Amino acid sequence: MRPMSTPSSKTPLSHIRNFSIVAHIDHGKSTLADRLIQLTGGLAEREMSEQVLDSMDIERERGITIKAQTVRLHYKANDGDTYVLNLIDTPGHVDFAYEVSRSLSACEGSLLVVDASQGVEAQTLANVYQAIDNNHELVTVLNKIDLPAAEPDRIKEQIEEVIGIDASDAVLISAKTGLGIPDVLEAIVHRLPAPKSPGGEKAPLKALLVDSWYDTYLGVMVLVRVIDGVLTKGQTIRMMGTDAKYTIERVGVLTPKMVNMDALGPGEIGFITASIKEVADTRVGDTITEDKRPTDKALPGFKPAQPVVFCGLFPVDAADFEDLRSAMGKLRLNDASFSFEMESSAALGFGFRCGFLGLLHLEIIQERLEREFDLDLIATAPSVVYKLFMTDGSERELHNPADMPDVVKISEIHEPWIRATILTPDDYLGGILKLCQDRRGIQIELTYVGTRAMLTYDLPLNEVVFDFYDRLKSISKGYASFDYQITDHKEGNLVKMSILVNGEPVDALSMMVHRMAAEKRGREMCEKLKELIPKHMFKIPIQAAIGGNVIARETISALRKDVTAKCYGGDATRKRKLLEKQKAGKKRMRQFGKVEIPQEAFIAALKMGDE
Ligand SMILES: Nc1nc2c(ncn2[C@@H]2O[C@H](COP(=O)(O)OP(=O)(O)OP(=O)(O)O)[C@@H](O)[C@H]2O)c(=O)[nH]1
Repeated sequence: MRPMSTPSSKTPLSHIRNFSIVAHIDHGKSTLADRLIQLTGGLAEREMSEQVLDSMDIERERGITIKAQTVRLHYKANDGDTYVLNLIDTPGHVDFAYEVSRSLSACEGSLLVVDASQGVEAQTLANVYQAIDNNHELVTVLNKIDLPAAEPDRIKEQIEEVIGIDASDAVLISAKTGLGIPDVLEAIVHRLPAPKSPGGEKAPLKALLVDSWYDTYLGVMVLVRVIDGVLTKGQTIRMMGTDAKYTIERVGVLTPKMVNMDALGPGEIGFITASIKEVADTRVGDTITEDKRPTDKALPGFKPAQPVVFCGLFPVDAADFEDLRSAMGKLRLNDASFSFEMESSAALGFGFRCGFLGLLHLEIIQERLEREFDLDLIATAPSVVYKLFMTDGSERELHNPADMPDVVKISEIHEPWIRATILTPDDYLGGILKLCQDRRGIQIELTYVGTRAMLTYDLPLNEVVFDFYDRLKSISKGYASFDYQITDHKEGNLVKMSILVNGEPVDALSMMVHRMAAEKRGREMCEKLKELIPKHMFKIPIQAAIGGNVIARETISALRKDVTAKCYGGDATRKRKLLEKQKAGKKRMRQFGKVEIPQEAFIAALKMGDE
């Protein structure tokens, strides 16, 4: 996007409102944001054909918001004054909870959007608590009141009961039809506070680095919230965390189009560019100040987002290795929370060990690599980060079960635990309790919100990363909602389970399991692999082992006839087609010793049922 140039002056604090929208997924956050932009004239009607804030393709396809975006709106209120409203969009998925928190820290208030036909869900709770933790004022907005199933009065009571906030003055809207949107704008102006600036305009510059991303034309763009002082073009700034100096080239706002400005004053949110080479050079949460007249105290900042799930990504065709490296480099330009380093596997050759914020993040990156960069990849089993306490007193992190040191050198293995909140209609409670119990969960609380059960469970992350969410959705026919946060690391009775195919260990299939669950897992894994690995000309034993002990075994019987023999007589085209089909199938196969294992085996084998 090329910026347009519009001169603009600084807005007085009293006429600025900085706010976010917090909601459970699908409750209508993006639709409402689009309506607000539309009503305040941010974009022409024809530009509104698609949801504006969800700008990445995959986000749009999956209908979820990943990267926080911001937009500045001008609103002429009923009191006759014009206000600047800065809306910071927040991601809606648990994997990106960290980004939600930092976006919230740049504003003073939030619209709490709740679907009036669904009511409070797990992410409503998680997100609203984050807003409360950031001292936000809240305006409750009940959306989708056009639906016959909407029950605004009941949902108001539910919000008061569950969240403990006053919902009597909730704004009733339909983001779809546009009903009630002007009331939302009035509520933003009159019920959310103006930003504060302790030092004011004359004080040394103090601004929060909220986010950064890479723009093809302008390079690294940095989203900032000014606390004190003024950010101007040409100013030399210093990032207090990294101590790097830059000269500001451009100051502007997003409407959501880029609009250049001369300056950004206290309370304002906008972007700067300053010949910063990489997104990785900017630290989200850092304090930006003026080099020649610095502020004496930096803002508290945030801890960087830590990857919590790791997996190996390998090119199916070894010749694609360099392309994979360059594609990952490009993705990382805009996603500092995705990490990768080279890895070699005896079975899979050269590839990368990658770190992600969660499973969805993993899937998104894998999908983008395959789709945008046309790469065929093999992904190995996701693993969480284990802490190993060694007998010699040292401590190390284990990101890859294949790197597990000799067990005699380990005194304790600690694994990450999460606290999960699950909301579900009563009917599915039994199945969900069993699922949590089977996954080594510890029940903390069970309460009721009307006919919905609210469950709090502590669970090992290792048991959640594979298919917990899929299982939860299928048990509850899609009605249960789920949110979690990582709490701590706890000691676990964990062992490394190896998988041997035709007598050879396949390092990419090894995994950490709880000893009590090892046998069951091993059996399931062997059964699954038996289904997934095609028959060969010889018998193939599949074994699961801990150390030297085989705990489960299956055998794939030998192929009796050539497949092509099935084709009658000399139908050459048929035969050729079949061979081509086999060849295409082979693209995603890997040779392990004498055995070919299809790509699906690596992930699917780990998605095992709990029946
Ligand atoms: N009937 C009705 N449907 C609505 C309304 N608002 C939004 N929707 C629909 O609800 C679905 C979800 O809306 P979104 O705005 O994408 O939800 P979201 O909360 O932004 O979702 P994420 O971006 O994934 O967090 C879409 O199919 C919308 O068309 C409304 O007022 N009435």
